[in-house]
Amino acid sequence: MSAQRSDVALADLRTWIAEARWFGGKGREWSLVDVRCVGVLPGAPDGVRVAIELAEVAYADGDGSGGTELYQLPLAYYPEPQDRLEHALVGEWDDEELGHAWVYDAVHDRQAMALWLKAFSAPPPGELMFHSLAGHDLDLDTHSTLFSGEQSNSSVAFGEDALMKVFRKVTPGVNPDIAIHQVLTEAGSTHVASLYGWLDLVDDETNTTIQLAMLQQFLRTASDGWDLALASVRNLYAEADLHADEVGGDFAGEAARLGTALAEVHADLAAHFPVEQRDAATAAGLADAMGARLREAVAVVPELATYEATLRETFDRLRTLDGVEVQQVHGDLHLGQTLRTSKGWKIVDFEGEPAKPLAERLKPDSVWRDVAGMIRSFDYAPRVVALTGVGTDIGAEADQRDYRAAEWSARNRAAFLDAYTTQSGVQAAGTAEILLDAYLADKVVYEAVYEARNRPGWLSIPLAALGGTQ
Ligand SMILES: Nc1ncnc2c1ncn2[C@@H]1O[C@H](COP(=O)(O)OP(=O)(O)O)[C@@H](O)[C@H]1O
Ligand SMILES: O=P(O)(O)O[C@H]1O[C@H](CO)[C@@H](O[C@H]2O[C@H](CO)[C@@H](O)[C@H](O)[C@H]2O)[C@H](O)[C@H]1O
Repeated sequence: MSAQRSDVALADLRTWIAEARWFGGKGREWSLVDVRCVGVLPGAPDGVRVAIELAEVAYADGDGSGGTELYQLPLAYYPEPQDRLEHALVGEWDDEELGHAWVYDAVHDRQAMALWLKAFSAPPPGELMFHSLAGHDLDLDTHSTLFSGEQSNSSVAFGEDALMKVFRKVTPGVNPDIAIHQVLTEAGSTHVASLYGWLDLVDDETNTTIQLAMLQQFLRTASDGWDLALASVRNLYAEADLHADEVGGDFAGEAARLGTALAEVHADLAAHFPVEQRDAATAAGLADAMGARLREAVAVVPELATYEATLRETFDRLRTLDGVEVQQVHGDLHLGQTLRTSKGWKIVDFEGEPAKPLAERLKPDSVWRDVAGMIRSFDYAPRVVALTGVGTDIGAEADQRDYRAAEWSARNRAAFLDAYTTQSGVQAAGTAEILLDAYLADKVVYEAVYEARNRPGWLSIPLAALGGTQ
């Protein structure tokens, strides 16, 4: 289903992709090699096309994925401009089939999203394969709303019934978010939103399956863990002559419940995906991989060079281990991936780090990667409040505030770690300490690159953690 694109269409699509939050190629030199339509949703009015297209992006600097990436573009083509969608206009160009068309990002378009939802409840024939799990009747009368905020993908809520995540960077093969949600849903885990369905594309061009979207339970009573943590920090700053355990918004109880929830999720994952005890060579391989990631990171963030020797020492301590136990983990856990609901903590987004190739994200890993990810978030929260200034002008002097910020991080880290180790039965000493230190260091290195590329104003956060300053 490939059509020749005009230069106008390609230029508009390139501009739009470059500015999208979900585009992972920011800061790199890239070109738009191809955009092809891979499926059309049935049921659109005459003259309108609701399509799914794949954009192939090639990087000048290459990388582990062979230098190209595929991005999913759900598009809605209309014969007239749509005032209601002005903010989501991708461009206007001549289309072979429709003539002159106004083209919009379909995730903003309620009419287009209604066709997607309908396809989950009555899967149409064709290359787009909509799957549903038994046990939930979708509410087809709901309106769609695109979630705003910073995201690697696009999430669309259908009333308070379902949430659809449209994956933006897609790769042939199994998407861990779908696979893990399916396993945890079928295992009856209380710490994830139930999986309702998913969308596969059987791609003729590559003769592979690409997983394009996931439909899951909408968590109605959810509060974002990151927002709750920031509120707690602000509360502390407002009362900076009090300790973290004395202010109303103390987070330690929640941090502990998060530790317990993570241990329970790890136990469910271990029961349903094989757990492997890897030998010393794997521990050395881990040190090599973290070292290689550091080398690449220094090229992107030269400020990391100051800390390179210390970071290498931390990674090299992995070489003293007899082995590493690995299993399926979350892979990119932070407070923004947690939701506090009236029924306890839920963990979302099991896709792993968006920057990693899919094959790597599916590999089993140590549970300490997830523990480290969450601990880094406890370090981020007070630094973000201090950096963005909101709530810092009340009460506290700067040095008092910094002291309290360090106290907030340490208190919540301890509560989280204590609950995690109690629930899982592992000791946070010896081998575990070496692993945790290495994963913490590796995460900081990852964050430095992530911030340099996406939020340069926040690069000081991982760098301050390396420098040991608040
Ligand atoms: N099942 C759900 N119900 C309600 N909100 C959710 C649900 N899953 C995720 N969210 C919200 O959507 C946001 C984006 O989800 P996430 O899976 O992290 O997407 P991304 O892959 O784009 O980072 C989360 O921060 C959370 O606030
Ligand atoms: O949620 P994503 O899968 O898109 O994860 C990416 O973005 C995160 C930021 O949104 C980033 O997390 C970093 O910033 C958080 C605060 O915004 C902080 O809580 C995390 O500890 C920190 O790592 C994540 O690393 C990145 O993969």
